[in-house]
Amino acid sequence: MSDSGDEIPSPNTSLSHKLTSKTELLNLKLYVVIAILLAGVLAVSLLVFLCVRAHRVSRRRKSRIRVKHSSGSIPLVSKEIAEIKEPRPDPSPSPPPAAAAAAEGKIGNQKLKEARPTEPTVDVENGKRRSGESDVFGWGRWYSLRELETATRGFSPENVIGEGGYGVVYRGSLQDGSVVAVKNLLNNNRGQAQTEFKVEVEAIGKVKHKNLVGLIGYCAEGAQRMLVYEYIDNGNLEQWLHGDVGPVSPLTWDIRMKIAIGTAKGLAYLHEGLEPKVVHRDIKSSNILLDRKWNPRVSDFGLAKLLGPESSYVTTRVMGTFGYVSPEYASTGMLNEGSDVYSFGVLLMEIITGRSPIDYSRPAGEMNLVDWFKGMISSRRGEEILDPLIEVQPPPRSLKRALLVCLRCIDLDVHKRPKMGQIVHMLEAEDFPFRSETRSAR
Ligand SMILES: Nc1ncnc2c1ncn2[C@@H]1O[C@H](COP(=O)(O)OP(=O)(O)OP(=O)(O)O)[C@@H](O)[C@H]1O
Repeated sequence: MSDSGDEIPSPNTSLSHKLTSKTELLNLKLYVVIAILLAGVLAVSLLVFLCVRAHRVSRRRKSRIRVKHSSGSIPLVSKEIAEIKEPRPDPSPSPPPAAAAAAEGKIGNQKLKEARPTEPTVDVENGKRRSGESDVFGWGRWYSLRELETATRGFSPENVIGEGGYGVVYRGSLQDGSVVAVKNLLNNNRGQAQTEFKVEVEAIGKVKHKNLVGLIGYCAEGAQRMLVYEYIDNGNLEQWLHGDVGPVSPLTWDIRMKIAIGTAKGLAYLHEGLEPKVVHRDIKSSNILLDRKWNPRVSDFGLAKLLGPESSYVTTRVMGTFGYVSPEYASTGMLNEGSDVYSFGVLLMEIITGRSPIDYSRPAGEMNLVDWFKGMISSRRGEEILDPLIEVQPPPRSLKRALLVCLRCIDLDVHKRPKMGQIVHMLEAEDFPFRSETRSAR
């Protein structure tokens, strides 16, 4: 101990002195500053913890949805179909055929990704939509089985419009008063029907064009798979060409050309306005639906597959209809849009002549429309091939134009066939350059 009387401060006294001494920070005492700092650190840690937790929860939810769809019946993205992108706007003042085709159609402004948040969530176990989930999504809506049952009066036979390779088509009246066509897909080959269903739903739903039948929704409950389309109210082209219409066909030459051009525009959109492009694969007269103003709407994309950037696609089975299928597709299974062009050529022949592509009731040399047609043209009997049910003869130039388009479409060399966009121009052009006319002009 010292005699000076000076007290040596104990460590405790010195610490408490430091803590109570004022700091330069707003003249606050040191313990206050420390308390503020601790509180700050605590608050930040709490915030970080909450963020991490929220992120984890959202990731878990997303992955649950993905699993649901991968094991269930409605995929978010079909494996066979890539995203359909909106066609890029063409800055040039006069758009090329593809851009013109694209301009007439709309891919719903919705890309797949954008459609996801509102995609209906379906309970895989029983196929039912979860209550509270939205039934309206990017390109259409989800219909419950009960809704469609009511619309078609219990799928009654009176509401049957027809039956195709994929199932029965019913006419349905929805509660809002709108009329739809409900395609009830076959269940006897569920694996295949389901695949086709996914393909159709993913691909077709987003494709909108005035000459294509729009898919407006679907139903998937339990084993049921249904597609809901716009209802087109004037039958199909096959019925009007080959049905009993009396001695004079209501399909005048001009109407027939309107149908041919509209169909070509719809197909040009599928081939040239979409990325990846769509090959229809089953172009035929029963797949051309008509409205009351004879506007054509190409239907039945059940066979359509999307192609990647490569130009061709090999399939194991030929899926078109006899008489319309191109020779190279029939023999090799090699598929590209050139096969559709060939089928369109046959369809155009059918429109001009009123004859079916294959007609066993005709004499041997006339059963096959393409062979007969070629023979008639090469023996310069083009005027004789017109459908006798057309009352008023078309202008020779117009007939010649249509015949020439037919011949170019059925060229055996797929690379020499025109593109659908070019066909639209050829059929529409008033001054289509015929060889004879060009020669005489020279
Ligand atoms: N959206 C629709 N509006 C009105 N009628 C339709 C619609 N879709 C199909 N139809 C009609 O339903 C019937 C069956 O059509 P579907 O497309 O199932 O078969 P298809 O074209 O006759 O044969 P395939 O399945 O071999 O192509 C046809 O008469 C067709 O005209």
